[in-house]
Amino acid sequence: MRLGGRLQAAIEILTDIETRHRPVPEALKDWGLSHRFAGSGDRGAISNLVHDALRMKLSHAFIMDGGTPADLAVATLLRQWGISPEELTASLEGDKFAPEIPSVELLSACLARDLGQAPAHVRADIPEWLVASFERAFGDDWEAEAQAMTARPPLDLRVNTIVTDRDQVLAGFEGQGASATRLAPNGIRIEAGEGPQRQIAATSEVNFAGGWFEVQDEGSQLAAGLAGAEPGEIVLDYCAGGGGKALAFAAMMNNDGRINAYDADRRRLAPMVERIRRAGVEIIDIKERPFNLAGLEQAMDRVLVDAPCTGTGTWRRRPDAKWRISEKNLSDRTADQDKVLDDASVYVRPGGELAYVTCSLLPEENTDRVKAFLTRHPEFETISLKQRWRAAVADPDAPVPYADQNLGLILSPRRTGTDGFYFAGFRRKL
Ligand SMILES: C[S@@+](CC[C@H](N)C(=O)[O-])C[C@H]1O[C@@H](n2cnc3c(N)ncnc32)[C@H](O)[C@@H]1O
Repeated sequence: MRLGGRLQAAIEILTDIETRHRPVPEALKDWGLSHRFAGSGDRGAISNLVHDALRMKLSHAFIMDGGTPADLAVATLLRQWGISPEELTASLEGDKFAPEIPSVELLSACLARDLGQAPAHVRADIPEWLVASFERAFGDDWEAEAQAMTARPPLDLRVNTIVTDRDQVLAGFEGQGASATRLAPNGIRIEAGEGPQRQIAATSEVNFAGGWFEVQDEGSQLAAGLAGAEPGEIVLDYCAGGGGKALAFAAMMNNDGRINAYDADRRRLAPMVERIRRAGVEIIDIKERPFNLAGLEQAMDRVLVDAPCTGTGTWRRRPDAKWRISEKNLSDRTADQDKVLDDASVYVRPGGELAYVTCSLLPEENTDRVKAFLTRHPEFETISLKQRWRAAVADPDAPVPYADQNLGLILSPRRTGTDGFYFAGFRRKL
């Protein structure tokens, strides 16, 4: 396919997403099924166009003076892919699959529009009602933090130190732009490509099948590292889902100790069975039902609450979620977070630790929840984060990314080059 056909496809998919409120992966998959002639390069380029357009939806609409799918897709090529109005017009000329686009003069006038005149939330490309939360989280830096969420994310891998080491995994990716992560001690990063370039399919590698690595954002790796599981401990991962952090714990514990992996939605636990096998992990015990946790009360050295949240920290990967989040959604999640913290805290032994993690940047889900928990549970106190940060990161000079009021830590694309994550740690008083 030429650029015109790809542009037209992106417009159709963006229309589908907008009019039928479809999740992006489903809309892309449906388009692929009904256009089987499109090769993998075309699909990758179209997917990039759709995701990029959604990442900067508000500022594109301002620049184009209109927010139709066609406006967004054209603005993406001009503003994110670096194609000039002249180049775009020339490359669509004579292409019968290309959509009609505005004239070079009109497109140039759009590009000349001053984004500085736009409202702050438009410049930042976030929903207006979330500006106050971002300001609370990041003070004067809030706009730059929000803008950093509009970039393409890298592909991060966590090396499974149970079976190999980082140098060996890096050698397997030679010539593919892989490098060691700056902060996570066992991470590998492959930067996102530009324009139509596709991200490599790391999970198709033989070394993936051999359990050498997992796909896991560096922020998620750091969150597991901050929780600080050690060999020989007895641990509970109370919101284990597919097991990303439980598997990271198993490697940190060097396959020594016990990890109880529970999730209120037992179907989410299923993928962990294959992941455990592949990684050579022997210490994860999947707990499918609440009654499987009976007898573990006040017996855990460490409990992890990787809480259900709005996922605002992952907007780079799921940009449509940015435009779907609602106030009701946020208040539902904060209620879930209080409940899950209360329920999970029961399992922490005296002197043991409770780690609270979200992939959200909103103080409502982070520092507010920590304060509320400490009020409800005077038997817990917060842990010192400076030492924990130093122990968890590979770079000794990395500044400690304190959250607002110094309650917990906030990782973000701008601060740490990772997805957005929040971490707080508590200890049950003796
Ligand atoms: C952020 S995800 C966990 C991701 C997982 N830890 C990982 O690293 O791959 C949050 C999980 O919390 C679970 N959850 C939601 N409410 C819960 C509750 N009340 N008790 C336990 N788990 C809950 C959800 O089913 C979901 O799988």
